[in-house]
Amino acid sequence: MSHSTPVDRPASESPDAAPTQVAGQPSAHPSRTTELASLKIRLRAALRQFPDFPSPGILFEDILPIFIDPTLHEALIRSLELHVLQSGNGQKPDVIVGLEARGFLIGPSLALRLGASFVPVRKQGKLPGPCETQAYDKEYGQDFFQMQCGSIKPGQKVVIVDDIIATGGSAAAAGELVKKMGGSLLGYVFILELEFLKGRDKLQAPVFTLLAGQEGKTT
Ligand SMILES: O=P(O)(O)OC[C@H]1O[C@H](OP(=O)(O)OP(=O)(O)O)[C@H](O)[C@@H]1O
Ligand SMILES: Nc1ncnc2[nH]cnc12
Ligand SMILES: [Mg+2]
Repeated sequence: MSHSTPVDRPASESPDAAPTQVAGQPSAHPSRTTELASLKIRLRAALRQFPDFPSPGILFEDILPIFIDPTLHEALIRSLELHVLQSGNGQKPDVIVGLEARGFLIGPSLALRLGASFVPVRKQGKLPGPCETQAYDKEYGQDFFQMQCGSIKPGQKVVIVDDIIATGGSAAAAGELVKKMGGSLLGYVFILELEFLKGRDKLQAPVFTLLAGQEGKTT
């Protein structure tokens, strides 16, 4: 099949009726849990999959249709906001860190909702001034991430957001940069987790994902 043709997700890959509970976190407020569960069903239905993009063997998960529909876009940001509000033992983040590029689609809106700063992690060579740099591997390649020195103050509480966690390489590198800045990492938030790649095992802070996918895949 051409990589320009999206495929339907089988019903067996729709395990999202209940929120993913992170061990050690308090249980959710019941009405928020119900709201989150119904939002997740709508978000799941919007995702599209493209086989062999950007390279053979990769089943690409396209999150962009969410942003075409303003009601879904709103539902996404509300879902992430609800999660952050009901987790972290009552600690609200001072800073939301978003990863270039798709993390920029959600990070600033979430930061505004939470009354937090937004700070970008960018790919090497895009940020002016002194930067910290971290190399990383991802599902389909290698890259370098950077943050501007001083963009997080020592001790500030940070949540890292991105669209997808695959191998966890990108998120782990962002976590290293936050650590180099002296930030205190409360956790990670993703729309979708490719569980078969076990990316969360690379991360040193609690991980929340709205949706899980590609459970049957092994390579
Ligand atoms: O868990 P990993 O294996 O590190 O992969 C996940 C990352 O890969 C994609 O980013 P990518 O840099 O490919 O594209 P983007 O610039 O469109 O965000 C995705 O948006 C995540 O950031
Ligand atoms: N399978 C995938 N689909 C979309 N983005 C990704 N980033 C890493 N792996 C991905
Ligand atoms: Mg990305």
